[in-house]
Amino acid sequence: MTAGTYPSPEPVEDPEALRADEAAYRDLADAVRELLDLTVRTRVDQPERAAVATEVRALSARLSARAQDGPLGLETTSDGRLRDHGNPMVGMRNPVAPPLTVRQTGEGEAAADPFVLGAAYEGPPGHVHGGIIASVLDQVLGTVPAIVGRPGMTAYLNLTYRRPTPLGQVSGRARVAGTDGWKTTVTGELLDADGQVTVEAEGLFVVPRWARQYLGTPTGDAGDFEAPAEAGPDA
Ligand SMILES: CCCCCCCCCCCC(=O)SCCNC(=O)CCNC(=O)[C@H](O)C(C)(C)COP(=O)(O)OP(=O)(O)OC[C@H]1O[C@@H](n2cnc3c(N)ncnc32)[C@H](O)[C@@H]1OP(=O)(O)O
Repeated sequence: MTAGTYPSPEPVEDPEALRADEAAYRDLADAVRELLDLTVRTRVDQPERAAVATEVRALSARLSARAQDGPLGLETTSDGRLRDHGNPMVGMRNPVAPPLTVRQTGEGEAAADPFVLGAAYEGPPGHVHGGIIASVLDQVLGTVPAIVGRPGMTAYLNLTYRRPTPLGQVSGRARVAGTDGWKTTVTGELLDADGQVTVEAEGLFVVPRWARQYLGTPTGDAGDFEAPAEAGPDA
């Protein structure tokens, strides 16, 4: 396993051109997401479905004219940002992503703004699939260690499904519950459209050994690091 960080194959020196380029990727993902939703819900007749399938295959052939062999990894752009555009929860280029927007809401806290989980995410009739909920909460909780400077892999994610989550608008929130060296414990919740907590989560996020040299020596206080060149005590 590597850090999975690559220079973007499409360096853009002009910030406006970069924004336009990204907007076009986002628009394509939005359009395909709409297609996904309607593929689940359509009731058009069989010949029409067959005709649409032929057209969709033709569109895929156009995109394959120039496509990356493997996944996107974590790209660094020419203006110095990190892009995780393939991420299935937040990725700008991924139509599987609802998508979530996770932002910092306070010190050691993050929240996913209200977003919609529709028919493509159904588990129990009319309700959100439990595995999708786990993915959402993994992302929301996993953002917290990153914002306190200790981005980690999920070591465990414990979920308590308190009540079924209706399809439709949901949101999430999370915060640091404890830190211990390279380990950050995070708690969080998924909320339905009425603001009721439907699922509670606790996760442990660990900075992998291979990544510790990039983060410096951890202390007991979140976000408090020595010089980044210094490797951790057991790196
Ligand atoms: C732009 C950025 C975007 C940032 C936003 C990113 C959000 C992304 C959210 C999605 C995140 C994912 O899905 S991540 C993908 C799913 N997760 C994975 O695939 C992880 C697979 N597991 C691993 O790679 C590894 O087991 C690690 C990294 C978790 C730990 O391995 P390691 O690095 O070798 O370290 P190791 O010595 O084993 O463990 C370190 C310490 O953690 C403890 N520890 C390890 N695992 C556990 C565990 N399950 N339960 C309790 N404790 C544990 C150990 O006892 C030890 O404690 P002590 O002795 O030091 O006290």
